[in-house]
Amino acid sequence: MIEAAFSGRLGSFALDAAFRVPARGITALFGPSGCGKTTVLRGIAGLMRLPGGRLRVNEEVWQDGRRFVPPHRRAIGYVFQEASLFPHLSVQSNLTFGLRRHRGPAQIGLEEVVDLLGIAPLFDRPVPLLSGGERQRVAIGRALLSQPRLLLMDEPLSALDRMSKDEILPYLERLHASLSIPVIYISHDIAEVERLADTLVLMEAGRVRAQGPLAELLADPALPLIHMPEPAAVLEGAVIGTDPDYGLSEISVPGGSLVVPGNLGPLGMRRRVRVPASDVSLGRHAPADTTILNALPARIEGAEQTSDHQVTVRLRLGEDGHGAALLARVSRKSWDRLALRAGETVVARLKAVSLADPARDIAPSEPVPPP
Ligand SMILES: Nc1ncnc2c1ncn2[C@@H]1O[C@H](COP(=O)(O)OP(=O)(O)OP(=O)(O)O)[C@@H](O)[C@H]1O
Repeated sequence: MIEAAFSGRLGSFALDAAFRVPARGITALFGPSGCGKTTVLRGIAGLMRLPGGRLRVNEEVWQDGRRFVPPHRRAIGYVFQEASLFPHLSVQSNLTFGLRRHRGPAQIGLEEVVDLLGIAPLFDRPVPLLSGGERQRVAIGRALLSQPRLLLMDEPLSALDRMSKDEILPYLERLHASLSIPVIYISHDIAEVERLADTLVLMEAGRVRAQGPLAELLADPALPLIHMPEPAAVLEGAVIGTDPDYGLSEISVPGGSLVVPGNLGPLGMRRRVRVPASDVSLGRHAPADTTILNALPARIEGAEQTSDHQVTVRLRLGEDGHGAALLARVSRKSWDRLALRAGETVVARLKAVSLADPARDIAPSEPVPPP
């Protein structure tokens, strides 16, 4: 577990933020500009000593009423918005700089980092000639090679243009899938959070408004996420079948299974899919004749009117309504016409289901196990 609590004043800004998250996977600190995300991260790194601070990472107490472990004694890797590489050193020396500072057995080696982040082609490139995305990959590699027990990333993609972001996101997804180092990741881009995060800490004006599994918070009617212009549900499950003929795979998620484009094997592999609320329509019965591949029974949990003419319906997959959370954004007119109510079972028709983790796609040349 990572348990953090920081409170104090910075000029006119009052911080009083506490959260407890699993020490595995990616935890996103998400919230509007100025809500205190970077301040919390600096507190975790020990770069800022807030008097009322407490921090425990697994069994290690890094700060409490009596103790304050200085930043250089905390096994933390820090990746900033702009990669601060040494311009006079080669890419390789920048990478091994992290490794040299570590004493004791290494849990991750140069070869693995280079492989995970696709850095080999950059080895001989002078640092000033690297693109923004390439620099950031090297900076992440350097942070990993310092053998951190916790990786802190402060909007690592925000200084990059759309194309560089799209180039680097798959590498982050690979790290997520392959490494066991917990990551605390600041972002105010919900699309990034939906792709990467397992746990969400939602901040607002110096406080933690909510914390918990990403999929649950995305569909929580008390939180602002459901009212965003394009809300979506994120569902996770294991591949249970592939159909190479049609180029489809089946993923078992809590309360049902989804047919998703692509050969996503091997069987048992965990995958994440994103279902935008606007791509889900509702009916009382399963459609007889349709091109839609996914029509799943789901129980209505509730509905919020999100604009004059639109309703966002919260659903749980499965006849018993105990499955994964799903959102449907429907017109108020069709909502009224069907006269649906909370507690009723409907058929949710999913027009689009896309992988939220395309980086883990299996290359076409790899054998796909039989369905
Ligand atoms: N050392 C400081 N002295 C005074 N005020 C500070 C100090 N550091 C941060 N602040 C203020 O604290 C508030 C939170 O800043 P912080 O950088 O943590 O927000 P953030 O959520 O990371 O914002 P952004 O998403 O824009 O990076 C801001 O109002 C900022 O001006």
